[in-house]
Amino acid sequence: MVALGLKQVGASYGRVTVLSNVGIETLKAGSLTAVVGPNAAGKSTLFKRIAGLISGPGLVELSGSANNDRAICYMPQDTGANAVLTVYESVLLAAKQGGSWRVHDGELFEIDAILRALRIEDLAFRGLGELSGGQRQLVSLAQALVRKPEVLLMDEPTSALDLHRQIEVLGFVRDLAGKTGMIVLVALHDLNHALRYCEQTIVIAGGNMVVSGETEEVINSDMLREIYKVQARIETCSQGQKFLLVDGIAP
Ligand SMILES: Nc1ncnc2c1ncn2[C@@H]1O[C@H](COP(=O)(O)OP(=O)(O)OP(=O)(O)O)[C@@H](O)[C@H]1O
Repeated sequence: MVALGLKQVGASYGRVTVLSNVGIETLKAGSLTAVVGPNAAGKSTLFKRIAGLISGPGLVELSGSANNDRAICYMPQDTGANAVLTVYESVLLAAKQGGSWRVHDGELFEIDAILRALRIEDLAFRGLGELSGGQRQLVSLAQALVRKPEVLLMDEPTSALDLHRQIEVLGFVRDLAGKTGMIVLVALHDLNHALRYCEQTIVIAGGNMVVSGETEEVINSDMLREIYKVQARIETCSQGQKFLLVDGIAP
């Protein structure tokens, strides 16, 4: 089973350091971890650094991987639309990335299954350029999942989705991680999603890791006041689920 650890990980763009000293002991197979923090905190930069898209100090330690070259997949926040391809072609292209160009029946079945699971099979032969923002985000998720990553880095994957789709997608990814052992890190602005779906949470602010640990311990009024400058409370609803309620800007 795969495990991921980070040791004093940092990153710079040119001469400007935007991330330093992020350390996580071990993220276990099948786990979902939220990465939260204010705008420009360094969440996307951390994902790009883990995915090897940018370099920097520290160590990203991946152990137990069956396929190191394709183990980590980064699903970016901006899903730029390549108008030339259809949805199906773009997902097939993602599946073949870094591998042989020969297409097997099994791969086509898998693509069909992913499009069905995300309820976008009707879009298969539409051009990417004709899709809505939410539809593009779902296609981007299909492109990531079809690669069967062992570590999936999802950068605000529900920012363009309606309420129903948000719950559906995060529930689907959580179940998939449980079944396959995939490690998922998900950058989120909606902290209620972190409370509902993620066992662990990492808080980043100003390019530094502020705290990490069990989500219900990490997301609390003090952290929200200090990091987000809001007055907020965590309440337990009648069904036992914790919810974050924001009262306003912190005085
Ligand atoms: N390609 C780049 N070149 C230079 N600076 C960059 C680049 N990408 C990001 N930055 C800077 O790095 C810092 C961290 O950005 P990053 O995108 O990682 O933040 P984030 O936490 O994902 O923010 P958000 O919640 O707004 O998406 C910001 O100050 C940003 O301006």
